[in-house]
Amino acid sequence: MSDEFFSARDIAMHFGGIRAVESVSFDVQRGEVFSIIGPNGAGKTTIFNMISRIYTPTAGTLNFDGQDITRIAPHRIARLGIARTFQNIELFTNATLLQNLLIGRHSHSTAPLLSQLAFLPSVRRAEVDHRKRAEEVIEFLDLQRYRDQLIANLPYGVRKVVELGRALCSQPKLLLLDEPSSGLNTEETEGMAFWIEDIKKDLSVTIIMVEHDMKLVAAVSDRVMALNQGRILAMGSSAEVQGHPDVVRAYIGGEPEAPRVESVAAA
Ligand SMILES: Nc1ncnc2c1ncn2[C@@H]1O[C@H](COP(=O)(O)OP(=O)(O)OP(=O)(O)O)[C@@H](O)[C@H]1O
Repeated sequence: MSDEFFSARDIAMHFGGIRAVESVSFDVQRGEVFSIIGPNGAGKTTIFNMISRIYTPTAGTLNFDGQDITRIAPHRIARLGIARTFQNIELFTNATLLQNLLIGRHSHSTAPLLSQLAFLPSVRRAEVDHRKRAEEVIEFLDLQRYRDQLIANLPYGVRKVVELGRALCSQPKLLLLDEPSSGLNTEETEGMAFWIEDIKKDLSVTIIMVEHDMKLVAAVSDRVMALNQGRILAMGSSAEVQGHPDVVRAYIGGEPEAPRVESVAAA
């Protein structure tokens, strides 16, 4: 079986005259962490929005796990095994952590509405499975002590981990992480690096990450793609990409050494 798990071929996204993404192609192998970096407005979020089918590409194709997903209905994305976190946390603040995970898990439910209403045995079984999965995720992410607390009462750093948990409850094969470090301090960002490593290694989930924090990118990424103005500037290891002259120029509009990274151990 080919290890080409996800591929984007010549994808483009135009909004009127704005060419947000133009002729971008990349492959993601099963089990890797693939990061997308670039200055503001580079087209990173637009690529995520195409993969999660919020946008339909103006041109090009997207393939996932042997299937063309370029034009499939957005609600089928979760069932195919793609989950996403958002830059600005999207949790129900007046519900508990557990309730948020159970809601997240429902995107996976395939039972027709009528049988859900009738609460048939098959649906009951699915409910039991949902709850079991949510409890496993809570344990995996070490969130037990917050299980029954309202999201509104949790620190921001914990909410970011819950957002990760909400995505994991749908048992994704591919996880899209949109700026997992945004709003986190240095220590919390290091914690996030460990969770990403654990998700990759222990759950065998493939990850595509959009991230500005180059320390986090360097710590967890197998490969990195740098974009600017909707086009690919460089692709390779984190060190190769951050040292690429075009990437340096795009970040600081001139010479030496941006984006700078100190090495962070995350394993
Ligand atoms: N729905 C839209 N309508 C019009 N223009 C858009 C739309 N979405 C994105 N754009 C434009 O596309 C370009 C790329 O935006 P995008 O949000 O993908 O960049 P980004 O790399 O994610 O930036 P940031 O790091 O600031 O989040 C920008 O010029 C943006 O203004």
